[in-house]
Amino acid sequence: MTTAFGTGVTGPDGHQLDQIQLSGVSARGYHGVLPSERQTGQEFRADVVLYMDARPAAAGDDLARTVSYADVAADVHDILKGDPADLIETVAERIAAAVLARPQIEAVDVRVHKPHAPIPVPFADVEVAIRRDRTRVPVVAAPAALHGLEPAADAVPAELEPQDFEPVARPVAEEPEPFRPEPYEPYQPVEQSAPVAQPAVEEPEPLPVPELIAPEPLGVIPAAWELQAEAPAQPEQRENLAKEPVFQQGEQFQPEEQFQRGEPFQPQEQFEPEEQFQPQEQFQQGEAFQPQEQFQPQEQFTPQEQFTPETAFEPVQQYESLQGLDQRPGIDQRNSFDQQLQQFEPQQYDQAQYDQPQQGFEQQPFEQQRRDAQPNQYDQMFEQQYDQGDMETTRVSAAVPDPAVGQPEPAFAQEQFAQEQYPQEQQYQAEPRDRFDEVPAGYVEVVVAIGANLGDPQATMRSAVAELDRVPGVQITDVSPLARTAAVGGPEDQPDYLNAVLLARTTLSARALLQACLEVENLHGRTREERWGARTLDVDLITYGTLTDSAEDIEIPHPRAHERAFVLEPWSQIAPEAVLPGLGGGPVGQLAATAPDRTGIRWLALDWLTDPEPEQGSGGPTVSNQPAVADDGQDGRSAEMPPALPPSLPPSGRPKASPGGPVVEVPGGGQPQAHHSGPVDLDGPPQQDPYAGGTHPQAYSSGPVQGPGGSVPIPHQAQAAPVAPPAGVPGTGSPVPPPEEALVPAPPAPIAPRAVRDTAHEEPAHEPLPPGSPAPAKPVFAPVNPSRQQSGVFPPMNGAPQEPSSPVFAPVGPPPNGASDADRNGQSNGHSGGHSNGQLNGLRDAYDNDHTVIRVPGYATEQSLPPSDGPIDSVPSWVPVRDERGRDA
Ligand SMILES: Nc1ncnc2c1ncn2[C@@H]1O[C@H](COP(=O)(O)OP(=O)(O)OP(=O)(O)O)[C@@H](O)[C@H]1O
Ligand SMILES: Nc1nc2c(c(=O)[nH]1)N=C(CO)CN2
Repeated sequence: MTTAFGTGVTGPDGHQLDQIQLSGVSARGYHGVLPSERQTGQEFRADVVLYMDARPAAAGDDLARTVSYADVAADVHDILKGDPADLIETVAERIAAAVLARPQIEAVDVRVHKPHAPIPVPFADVEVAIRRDRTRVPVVAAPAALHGLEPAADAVPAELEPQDFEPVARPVAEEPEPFRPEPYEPYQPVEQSAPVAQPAVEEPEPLPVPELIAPEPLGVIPAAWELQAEAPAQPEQRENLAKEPVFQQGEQFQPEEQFQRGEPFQPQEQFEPEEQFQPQEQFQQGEAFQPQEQFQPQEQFTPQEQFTPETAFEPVQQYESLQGLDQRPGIDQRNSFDQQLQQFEPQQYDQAQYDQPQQGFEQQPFEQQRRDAQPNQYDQMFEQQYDQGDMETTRVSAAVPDPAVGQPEPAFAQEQFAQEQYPQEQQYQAEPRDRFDEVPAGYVEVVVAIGANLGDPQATMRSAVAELDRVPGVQITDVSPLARTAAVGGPEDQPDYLNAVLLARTTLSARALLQACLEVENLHGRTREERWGARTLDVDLITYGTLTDSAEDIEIPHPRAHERAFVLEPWSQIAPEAVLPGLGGGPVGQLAATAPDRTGIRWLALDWLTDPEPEQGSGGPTVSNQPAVADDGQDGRSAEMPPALPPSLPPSGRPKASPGGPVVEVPGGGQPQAHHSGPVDLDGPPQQDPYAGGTHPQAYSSGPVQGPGGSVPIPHQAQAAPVAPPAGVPGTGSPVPPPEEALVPAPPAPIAPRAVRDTAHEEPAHEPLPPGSPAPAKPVFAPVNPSRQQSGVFPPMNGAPQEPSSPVFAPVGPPPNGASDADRNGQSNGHSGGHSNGQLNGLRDAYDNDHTVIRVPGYATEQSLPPSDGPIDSVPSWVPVRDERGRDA
């Protein structure tokens, strides 16, 4: 019998019972069979329908005669986030038990959703729905601590642990038949209904009763309904239950018994044990699955063959020609590489091509991966790395001062990098170790996430964008808005992160690309002391085409991308239709909207690449290759890293660089720099190339960003003198031009979006940075993803700023309970705050005044606030979080 969720239940008096419906209770839970699910957790949601007679309570207006839905919600929440279970069935059962512990409740429907279940195809949700009542009682115990009343007499005792479970025995006669299949009628040949006899050959043989002998070494495995007298099913038993037939050795097959037990109908014809069902033999002899024979890698995928002159891309020749180009003075080598790359027909990465198992790396069916339930190699690697107390840093290169905080930037070792990536003799002859080494025939679209919360995160990330784009064979095609996000995982009291996502295309193999990402991390002094610790720069490879695979050193897609709003939200801003492949994947917008850390996203800023170079403070920049050290007793940040963002605060401690308040200098012809939703032209030649005459061999610069206002340079970090690349970082030794010289000095145009001006001059209460602090960068904040906005908010301006035609988001209100930001963080951020603007909450500071900050569509406060007719508020859209780290409080 199937029961539709929420459909009526008849009460003892024959009438339909009343209902209390509770839906969408959610929590981060750790249920699941995969180690990563147990470790990282994910969102679970539950809906509950309580069936009861509401009249007694209503008659007396008496809460005691009903149940408090708040108590039920608390129970559900506790169960969702409580003891991990393998199955959401178990979670649902626990909820049912908790509800039925209340004697007023006659029946309950429970639905448990696991919207980010590790399912390797796009999907919207997975759920289980159960109905339990006083006769069909739950089969697991309710948790010990309930928020409601005393357990009902016939409920499973709350003190039972799940492992003590014995399904509640009830006489079979009392139990409604769960499944009554039609009596099996063997096929009757036509002659029974037709007078004309059919030829004998067409008559079916009488079906013998098969004598199924359980294959060795199966033991006796009780069916679920037999468990009441048995010990609880242990995990391995459950696994066997799922995998193997439930036959006792030597037992004769009794189809009738099966039907009585409600087993799925198994027609006799299916069982021809001698011929068709010999699982042991099949698996032992490997006849059914012999990938070595079936797949001939030379035919399936032969890199050498793919790179024929007819194909779009000829890497070796390409490289040679680049070598020549490289020697010509005045030619931007990286640009020439990528310019030529653009001529090639895109050859999208095709997962299907790789889904053919190839010699050397066997395909493991997803189900088998699940059953193995081994921590994946990536997780194991982490555990190995971080479980060691005296863990060495895993940097492959020597420490490099972080140019983002003012140290000389090492020359990016382009040539040597290219040689390492493209050794001419070996690149295409070497047998790839696995598919991560496969070099694509054309470019593959990839997604890269960057983040930082030490040093000067914004400047570092700007550098990183340019550096990644400079990697031969990598071309950045779009850059997301910059998100300020609460740190997820790792030590408490980390500074907030800045995060962004880059879309790129590459002709590198996945492994080579990841290596390049790690090199860029290393250029910025990345160290690894503890898992998810604060870092100067993190560069993660999120996707590589549609590749889904893992190896010891690499996993694609990034195994935690699907649950990270700090990746998904910026990504969805520039690619709203994007779909994350792989386990737990799906449409990034949807994933972002339900990601557990979504409330940790404070705001998004648009022009973070294009705003002027941060000035360096008189005290000079600081370098920190160490994680934040709580030397001030406040937020765990070293006093010498003022640009790092304190945890859970709106940007603070960043005085206006311009005394004019929110006037934003926008290079590139005076256009306001709305988010460049189109491709980022990081390759194109500067408009005025100071090295055009060949005076500088590496005048590639970080290139301009093509924005609505024209080319805007991505500033590079200033440096006083070229330095040799660090050991382990490939380099040419060539001097790197002073980046500011390589950039087009665009006339600054004082532009401030109307919305900024409306609010920014009001009580710019903030305290100046301590003497010697570097001046902050001044990102221009503008609407997130123009496609999501109502039009006209930040139109291009010629001359006078235009009024926004319509509001985008309502002002952000004060936090609940009047709690100040500092209150919530248990610290003071060193500014007095305090604004008289009624919309504001006293948390604005200079940063706020400088930037228009928008809220993230779909996040908490937007949903709870009505649209406003006013301009965009300049208050950051940080929102109260369940706790400050994006986790459930
Ligand atoms: N897709 C990937 N992106 C980035 N690193 C990866 C990827 N797959 C494997 N790795 C490896 O993971 C290792 C650990 O990476 P890192 O220390 O940056 O982790 P993290 O950023 O702190 O945590 P997380 O992986 O959860 O983002 C790196 O050495 C890298 O080689
Ligand atoms: N907000 C935020 N939290 C994180 C981040 C990050 O980039 N942003 N990266 C991590 C490890 O990659 C761990 N936690």
